[in-house]
Amino acid sequence: MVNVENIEEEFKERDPALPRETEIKIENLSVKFPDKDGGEPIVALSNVNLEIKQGEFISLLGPSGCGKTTLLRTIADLQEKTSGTISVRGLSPREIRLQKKYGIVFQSPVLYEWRTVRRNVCMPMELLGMPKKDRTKRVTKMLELVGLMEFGQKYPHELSGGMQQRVNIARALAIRPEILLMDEPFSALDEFTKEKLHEDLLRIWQKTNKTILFVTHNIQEAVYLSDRVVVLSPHPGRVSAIVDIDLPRPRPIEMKETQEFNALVSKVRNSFEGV
Ligand SMILES: Nc1ncnc2c1ncn2[C@@H]1O[C@H](COP(=O)(O)OP(=O)(O)OP(=O)(O)O)[C@@H](O)[C@H]1O
Repeated sequence: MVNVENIEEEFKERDPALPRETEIKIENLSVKFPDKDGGEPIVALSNVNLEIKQGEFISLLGPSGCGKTTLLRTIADLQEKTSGTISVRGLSPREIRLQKKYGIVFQSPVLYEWRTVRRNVCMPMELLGMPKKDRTKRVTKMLELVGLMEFGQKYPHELSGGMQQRVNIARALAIRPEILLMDEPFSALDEFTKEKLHEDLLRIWQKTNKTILFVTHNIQEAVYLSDRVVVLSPHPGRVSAIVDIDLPRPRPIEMKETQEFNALVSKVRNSFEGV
């Protein structure tokens, strides 16, 4: 059950000096899909090994069809694996999903048109049977976090795409997930809105100390946001490189014009195989 008393604790920033626990461990993971025409199965992921630490910001980067979404969905327990293991805090993805430890944000915000912004953010807490007083307090906190305090009584169609995606993020965070899984959340947005949301997401991440797995096919976006970029290559989908992004934080937008940033972008680009 969500404990509203712990809201402040949730927003305590992590001490960077503390060692990080392993959050997600993936070993020899393969996922195959049957071929519709009865041919050889499609190998979406082949022998993926990856260890993610608590509080890390990891991007899964690669071209269309390399298995990014499949990897995210398998971790989220929305897709069956064919072989290998995934352990999340020592438990299975299913156990973690049932414990409501995942917050999921997809590319298009799936908002209820007939519900106000406040009531959209409230929805998962209602489903969990959280008392009204606690829900109200938490919705306010979440809207404050994503900068939408003035828009609580609006309906989704009255908001821009960027604002809708903020509501989506607030809703995903409402039930205090430990791990945020984001599948190309900003790819449909214009560059200006995307840059603003990048800054906001980093601020929220810093403040809430979540582990974030972020799917993208945009190299600059992955480098700007992440601690590490996991490069996936297609046919079959596999990890072809893991690049440490040792740029200091906080990262102002102007960092994208520095030599260090561009060197990392080139390093990531050069690590693709078979594209
Ligand atoms: N439900 C499915 N049934 C059959 N094949 C699938 C299914 N889902 C994914 N695939 C195949 O698995 C491979 C990986 O797909 P996936 O969607 O994970 O890639 P992706 O990197 O996320 O691509 P995109 O960037 O286009 O979303 C592709 O060849 C895709 O066609």
